[in-house]
Amino acid sequence: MPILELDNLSKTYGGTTALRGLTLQVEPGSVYGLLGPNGSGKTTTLGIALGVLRASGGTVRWFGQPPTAAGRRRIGALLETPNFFPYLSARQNLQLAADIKRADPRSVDQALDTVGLGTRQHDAFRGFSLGMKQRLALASTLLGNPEVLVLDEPTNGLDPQGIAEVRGLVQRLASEGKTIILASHLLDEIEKVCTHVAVLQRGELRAAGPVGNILATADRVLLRPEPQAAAAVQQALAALPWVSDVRPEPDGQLSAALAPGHGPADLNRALFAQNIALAGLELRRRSLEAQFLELTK
Ligand SMILES: Nc1ncnc2c1ncn2[C@@H]1O[C@H](COP(=O)(O)OP(=O)(O)OP(=O)(O)O)[C@@H](O)[C@H]1O
Repeated sequence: MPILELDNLSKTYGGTTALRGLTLQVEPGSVYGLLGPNGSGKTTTLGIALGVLRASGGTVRWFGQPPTAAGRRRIGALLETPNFFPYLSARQNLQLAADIKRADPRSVDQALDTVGLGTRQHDAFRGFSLGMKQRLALASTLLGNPEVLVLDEPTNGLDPQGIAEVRGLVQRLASEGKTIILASHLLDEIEKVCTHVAVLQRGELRAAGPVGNILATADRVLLRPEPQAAAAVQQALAALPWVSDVRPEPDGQLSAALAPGHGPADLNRALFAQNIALAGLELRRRSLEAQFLELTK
């Protein structure tokens, strides 16, 4: 049974149509990404799913039935940054949040441990880095040990270190069996943490399915042949069935597409087997970005 089913959801705000007939299902254990540029309707979708916004049409089902208060307690959500008290400690802030949610107070310890703030639990919130603040926000979604997490742009505004922390945490929670629904405008983020993706554009679903099916395109590699070997390299590439679309690049370099399942190491080996040593070989994933742009054009 799907965790979440959205059927033909629509939403208009006055004259603005934010969602048009959105249908999707989230299966248990998946990390489901809603991917789309700003304004594509991701926050609206999550808001309707969580019952904080009213749909103009369509239905929401959680755990196989229309939304109920009991079902809602099985979901932890982070739609906007919670207001933590700056002078209270991480632990005190979570205890307050647990009180408000009527979550089991024992889940505070577990949440602190899970997000890696156990050793900093008595420090005041105001001294925390942005990454730690966001991890505390994630901890608050874990109160009551929900089986589903709904996160809107969980890495927004973080520095690279904070982004890595939060992504690592999402992956760990998923590996522990939680179903995670996550909105992001970052292709790279969806690719790194999600198993499934729905691509939204101007409130419409453009594509949905396993990340590998939707976003996987041939990787491109950039090769630098030694000048005297340029022709031999071209010839060798032409003979490899899993190499296509060979193009000249500046400075005597070449780029080529590799079929799925083949990487730069395979290419290196294949050329070396023909006595060709490259002066340079680099993976380029521009094609993925291009595919996303194509989907949302
Ligand atoms: N309260 C509102 N009143 C009027 N229009 C709104 C409101 N909330 C959202 N919209 C409009 O609905 C559309 C979808 O917005 P939404 O916030 O769901 O997109 P999003 O993909 O989450 O983008 P972002 O990442 O920028 O929040 C946009 O055109 C937005 O301007």
